[in-house]
Amino acid sequence: MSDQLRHVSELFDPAEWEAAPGAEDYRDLTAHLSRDGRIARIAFDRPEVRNAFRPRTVDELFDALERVRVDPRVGAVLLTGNGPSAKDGGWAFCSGGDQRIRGRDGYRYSDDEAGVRPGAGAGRLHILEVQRLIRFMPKVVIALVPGWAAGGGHSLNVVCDLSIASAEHARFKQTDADVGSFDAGYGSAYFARQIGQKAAREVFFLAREYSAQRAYELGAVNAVVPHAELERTGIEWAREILGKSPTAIRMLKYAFNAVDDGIVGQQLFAGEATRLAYGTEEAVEGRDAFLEKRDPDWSPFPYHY
Ligand SMILES: CC(C)(COP(=O)(O)OP(=O)(O)OC[C@H]1O[C@@H](n2cnc3c(N)ncnc32)[C@H](O)[C@@H]1OP(=O)(O)O)[C@@H](O)C(=O)NCCC(=O)NCCSC(=O)c1cc(O)c2ccccc2c1O
Repeated sequence: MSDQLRHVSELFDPAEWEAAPGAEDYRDLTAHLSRDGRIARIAFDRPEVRNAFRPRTVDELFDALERVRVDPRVGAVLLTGNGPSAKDGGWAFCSGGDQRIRGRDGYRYSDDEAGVRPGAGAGRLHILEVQRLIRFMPKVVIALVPGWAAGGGHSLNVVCDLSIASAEHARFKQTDADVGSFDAGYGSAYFARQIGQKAAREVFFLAREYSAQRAYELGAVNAVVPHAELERTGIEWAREILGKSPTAIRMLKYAFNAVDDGIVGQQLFAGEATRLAYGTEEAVEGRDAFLEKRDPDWSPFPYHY
């Protein structure tokens, strides 16, 4: 049995998964594909620090998500946290940036890494790049929250398309203002779009802990399920989504995004509209006329209304 299958998480079912390509190089994550290659499971794997991320974690997460983004077989992604912590039995989705390595210019690579990775001498805030990757990926990303979602981990839950929380262990807390940080993009402004201005301001300004049930009532998660059923439920939801038209899902995700994402949102939606247009006889006529050095004949194509 490979390292990626031996011990992953108490909730992980090895019968469902095989190691994803590239996963053997990850230290801070595990990454798997379902045996039919249609679902990805990507999990933070630093349970002893409540799955806090350091720059290396973020690099690995970006790599794992990018591989999934360009894999035409994958239609749904489960993002979760492995656990529990061997230290104290605590569960976490993700507790945000690792505060031990936060510098004055962002989160710092270790000295060893800084010596060998290009550009790694500077502090990083590139979890924001991961947020955009999740947001712009033409596939559904489901957060499975088995424990704490705090700080930047809270924001990752916000940016995922759907969220399912463990009834027993999921806890939410937006600690940014406690530690002198602020995710002023999706983590807060989009969160307010999700759950409403008053509630979002309360979550940030008071930074109180709230339960899975309260998250459900606020609209910050879609479902609360028994802890033992969290991953099973995530797989069921993913399978249901895989039963839908990939084009419809992609267009819907970009339609939901567009209203909050400005011209980038419009660009993504419009790019997919262009792809659909390329499939028409009308667009084929435009291309062929150019290649054949003649005027296009648009006469067969009506002005639809
Ligand atoms: C998450 C908690 C509420 C859990 O509390 P609990 O009591 O269950 O557990 P402990 O506190 O005892 O934690 C166990 C163990 O883990 C260590 N740990 C937990 N979280 C972190 C962390 N984020 N960094 C480092 N270490 C962590 C903890 O020290 C314990 O270790 P021991 O050695 O003592 O056993 C609670 O842990 C908690 O509040 N954690 C901190 C949450 C937090 O403030 N996160 C950072 C927010 S800022 C952020 O994430 C962020 C990152 C970015 O990259 C950004 C980029 C751009 C804009 C904004 C960004 C941003 O806001």
